Amino acid sequence: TQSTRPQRLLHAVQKNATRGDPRSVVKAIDNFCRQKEWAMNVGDEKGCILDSVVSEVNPVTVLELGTYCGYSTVRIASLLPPRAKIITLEFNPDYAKIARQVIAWAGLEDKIQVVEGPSGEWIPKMKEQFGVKTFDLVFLDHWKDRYLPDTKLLEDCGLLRKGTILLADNVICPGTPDYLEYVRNSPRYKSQYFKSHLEYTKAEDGLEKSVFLG
Ligand SMILES: COCc1ccccc1-c1cc(O)c2[nH]cnc(=O)c2c1
Ligand SMILES: [Mg+2]
Repeated sequence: TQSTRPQRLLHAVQKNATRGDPRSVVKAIDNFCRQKEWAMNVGDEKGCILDSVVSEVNPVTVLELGTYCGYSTVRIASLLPPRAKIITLEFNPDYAKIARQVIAWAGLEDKIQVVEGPSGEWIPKMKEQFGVKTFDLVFLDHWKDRYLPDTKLLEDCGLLRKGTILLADNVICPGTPDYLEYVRNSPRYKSQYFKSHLEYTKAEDGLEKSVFLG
């Protein structure tokens, strides 16, 4: 039976990356996507912007919306202090299965909790299920039509605090116009655009960094 792209990406990690070395996992995925098959990881160019935001925020509790194969999950977790944790939500069970194996190869299972299911259903359960008070950093990288409703849900569930950073991928390509309009015009956010390129291509894309003002 034919393998899937996420399965081929996982095999590239297991072949080319060193167990327990997160940066070698990130490099192996980027090489696979540049040399073999494009895949929708945040990639190295936007990934460096992600790294700088993570290092600046030094978050203890991170929420990632959209795990895919775990590339950005591993990238973020490799920069976190010892007790810090990431909860990453993935709707697609096949993606979640691959992501768990990529995360295990990187040796980061203790920092990362992969949760399967719709973000709209899981966000209201964060406090009771995972003992989360508020998130220090939210990385939005799931589905463009869910960025705005999930952001409003995070607000309504009291999961954002004064200073929480929202970092959103793909605000240009595929594009999240309603989300951009909201965070750029709402008095409750201070927003900043980081121009970059769609992973592994020359097309424009970028990350939007928004601080929740409370
Ligand atoms: C399935 O579309 C793939 C694609 C095709 C063309 C342009 C962009 C994208 C793209 C790029 C990304 O970084 C993405 N990140 C998260 N969820 C996405 O759906 C997503 C889509
Ligand atoms: Mg993306």
